[in-house]
Amino acid sequence: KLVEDYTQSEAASLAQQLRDQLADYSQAYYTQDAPLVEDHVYDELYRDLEQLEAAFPVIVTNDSPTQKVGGQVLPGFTKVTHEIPMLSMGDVFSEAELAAFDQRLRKNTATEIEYNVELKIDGLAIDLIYEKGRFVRGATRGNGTIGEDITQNLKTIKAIPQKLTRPVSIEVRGECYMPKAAFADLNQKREAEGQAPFANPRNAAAGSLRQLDAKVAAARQLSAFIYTIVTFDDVQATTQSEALHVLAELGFNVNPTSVVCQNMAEVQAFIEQYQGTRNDLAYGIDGVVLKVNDLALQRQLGNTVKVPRWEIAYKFPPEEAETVIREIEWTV
Ligand SMILES: CC(C)(C)c1nc(N2CCN(c3ncccn3)CC2)c2cc(C(N)=O)c(N)nc2n1
Repeated sequence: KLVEDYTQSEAASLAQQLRDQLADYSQAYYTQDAPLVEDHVYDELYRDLEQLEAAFPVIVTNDSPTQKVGGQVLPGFTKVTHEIPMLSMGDVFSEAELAAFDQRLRKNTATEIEYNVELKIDGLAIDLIYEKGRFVRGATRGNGTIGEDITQNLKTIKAIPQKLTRPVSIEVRGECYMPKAAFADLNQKREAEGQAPFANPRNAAAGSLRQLDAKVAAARQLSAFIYTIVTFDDVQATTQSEALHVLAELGFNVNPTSVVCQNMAEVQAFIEQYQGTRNDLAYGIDGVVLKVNDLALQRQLGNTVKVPRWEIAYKFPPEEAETVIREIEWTV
């Protein structure tokens, strides 16, 4: 049938069917790493939806995938206040300091502490608010209390769901990053256009999220991993590792590499394993993050003014060796 042959109500219900199907397909593509359909199938359905919405503008919904790329260029970003501050993170640079961190915590509790250990994604922190399962506001960390509303730019990131698998109201936080391949593409284009290349993927991601024109941000192939639930209005979790499973079930993109370690010996093993393989990852990491896995114990240990007592980042030595090699390649 041609688009013109539909009544408005037929068009509206067909459009919603298409939106649900496209949401399932993109969710599978971005979270389970297992595409359900070929890209061209997704593209054809997307074009059908665009044609229906163009013929019947009244049927467009704000969570339609066609609305992901922002309309007007913003004059600036409005400020937002993080009701629950986005804390920063203590960091250590040696195993000895890491052992001291564990000892300090265990001073308060005799038993060994179970940690959830995660890769430390080298991007920038973002805060996402969902109401009844729909993405309503996204913001930068800013100074931890005041950030910038970058909802329009975050809507263009395919890995950030517009709609969750359950209609829950929840605030989550994660890391927005630019995959290494996207970073290389972008810098090649910038060199070709005589523009200065970005120094590293983190700067490129930050620069992309600061774009007032969402169409520019949309072209930057950004992604994101979500790593924490801030408010648990409608969801339950007693450990950090459980919280990550809940986030994945809700449709968030969660980094697949995190491990529950029963003690520091297991933490060391994880560090050794990932310190060496970071070059193989599709995204930049600058260390690992240890979090006391039990959320009640986290609350008991509390936070200092700026950092949680129950979490530490172990930073890897910078990769300048690789950069030097790249420069040599470059001159050759
Ligand atoms: C929610 C908590 C506080 C436990 C937390 N905070 C994080 N960060 C805080 C400091 N941040 C920050 N950023 C700029 C300036 C100061 N601090 C940047 C994010 C985390 C960052 C990563 C990551 N990068 O992969 C991660 N897997 N888990 C995190 N967890």
